[in-house]
Amino acid sequence: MTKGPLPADLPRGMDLLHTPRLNKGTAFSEEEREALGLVGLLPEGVDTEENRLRRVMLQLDKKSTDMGRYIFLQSLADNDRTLFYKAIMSDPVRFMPIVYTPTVGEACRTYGHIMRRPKGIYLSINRRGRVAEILRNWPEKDIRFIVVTDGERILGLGDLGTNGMGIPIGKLNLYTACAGVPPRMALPVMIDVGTNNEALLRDPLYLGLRQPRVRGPEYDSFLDEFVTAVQEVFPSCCIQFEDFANINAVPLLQRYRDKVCCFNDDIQGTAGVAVAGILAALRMTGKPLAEQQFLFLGAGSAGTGIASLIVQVMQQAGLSEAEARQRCWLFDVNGLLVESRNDLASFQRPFAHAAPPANDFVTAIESLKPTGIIGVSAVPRAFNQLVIEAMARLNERPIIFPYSNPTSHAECTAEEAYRWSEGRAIFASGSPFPPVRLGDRTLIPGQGNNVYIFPAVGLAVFATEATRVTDQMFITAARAVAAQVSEADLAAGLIYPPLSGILEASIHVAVDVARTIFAAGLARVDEPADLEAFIRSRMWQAHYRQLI
Ligand SMILES: O=C([O-])CC(=O)C(=O)O
Ligand SMILES: [Mg+2]
Repeated sequence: MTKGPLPADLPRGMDLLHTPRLNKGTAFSEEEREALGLVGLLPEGVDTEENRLRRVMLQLDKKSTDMGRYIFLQSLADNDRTLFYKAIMSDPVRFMPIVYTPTVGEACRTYGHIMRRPKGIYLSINRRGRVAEILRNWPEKDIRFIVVTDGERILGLGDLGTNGMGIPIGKLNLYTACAGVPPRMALPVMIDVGTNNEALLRDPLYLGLRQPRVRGPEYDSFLDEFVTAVQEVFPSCCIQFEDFANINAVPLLQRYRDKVCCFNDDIQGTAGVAVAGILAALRMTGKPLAEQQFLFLGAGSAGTGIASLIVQVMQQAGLSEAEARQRCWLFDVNGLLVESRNDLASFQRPFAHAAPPANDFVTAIESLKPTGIIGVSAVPRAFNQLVIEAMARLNERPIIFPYSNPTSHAECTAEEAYRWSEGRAIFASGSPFPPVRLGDRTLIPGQGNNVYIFPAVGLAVFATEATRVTDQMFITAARAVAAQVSEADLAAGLIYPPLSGILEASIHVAVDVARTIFAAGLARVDEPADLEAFIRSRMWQAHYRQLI
């Protein structure tokens, strides 16, 4: 137990048992029970934190599906937040796929069916003009992180309307579980402008606005109102834009990135994790970055975000911008991004090359000879046998990154990538795959998930009270993640640090990112002599506090 000052607003009795941030249930001590009006509201037995964790694990073992475990864990968070975090932090490898992708995707599909208690703020466009007032309804006043979505592109699942609220909740769970960001300072936000998902509009249990999505100037001015209201109500808050459709994600980031503390995780976080994977893969092959050639399947905000970060990292490796761009090629539903195409959005234009059109992915591979292919298309199984075999013909160690989420939308499975490349692929996917047996070898697929990047960047932003989030912070984070991969991991084919040690890995990444923040003059606190000790001192821990 840790001691701290008694909160002035400490509730008593049943109210205390119903306050998840303070509730310890059967772990309240005899003294606390007497002082706080809890006698008789609990059985006589006084539990330890460990005993309560053991009870959680026993109950989880009785659930037969990951959805059942997801619902159980979210209810636990509604009841005893400390125990929820203690549980998921006790075994990130086991619990990450439940509180986050892939299970969170399934949860979002049916969120209106499984919802118990609301968590976070719902901002309906029908309440325009009142956003600041609504944000003030949130009970916490020192909010440092908002993850906000409008539900239009939830993972690779598309428009899930307000059911997408599972994503901001899940991402913020990871900020705390994987980087110790205090949960009290995190706020999930759902912007409800309607949905174009017909099935949801017909579902009697759907909880969002029953109208088609509002677009255009009305949408833009509502988002403006939101960003402005956050500055007013929570002045130290960083806004993470998440799972917006491309048509909004790119302009939103462009509009606000230099004005307020914000970033887009699907653009910048995904880019950071991809660059980390590439840098680690090159440690494995010993080849220079400047000689790599990447072909993307998918040219949305994730694809262009990754490509743009790769271009910046290649420039830091000595290439000119034009040379670096020549090493990043994008391919979407209408084929290769080439200058003659007239269907490209302005954010895609910089990645269109002076080259003949091509609308067959394998042909594009054969002519461009990429060293790596990166899947951000949400098209399941698009990296088929012909694709993987073509990559394996061209490269001793082909880089194959099917990044689309959840697992059902990955461009290929780990098993397929390994089998069709005779075990030579350097593989990482966005959602996890189990180990693969190939002959007498067991290959362990890497998970190139944003969880390696955004919680650590978040911890650094939180500790330094950074005023802006820059691309350089994601490059620093990517380098730091790649540096955490041990020689033994590389020898085993792993290009990301083991998820089991995510908390310590995040701290190391956060220290480097914090250094970048201080160097750029973006911190609002004085630079401490011992940066790591300072970062650690700012972290929240999943332990019960002694309340009296
Ligand atoms: O959540 C993840 O794992 C990656 C991500 O942001 C997405 O796919 O939208
Ligand atoms: Mg996302």
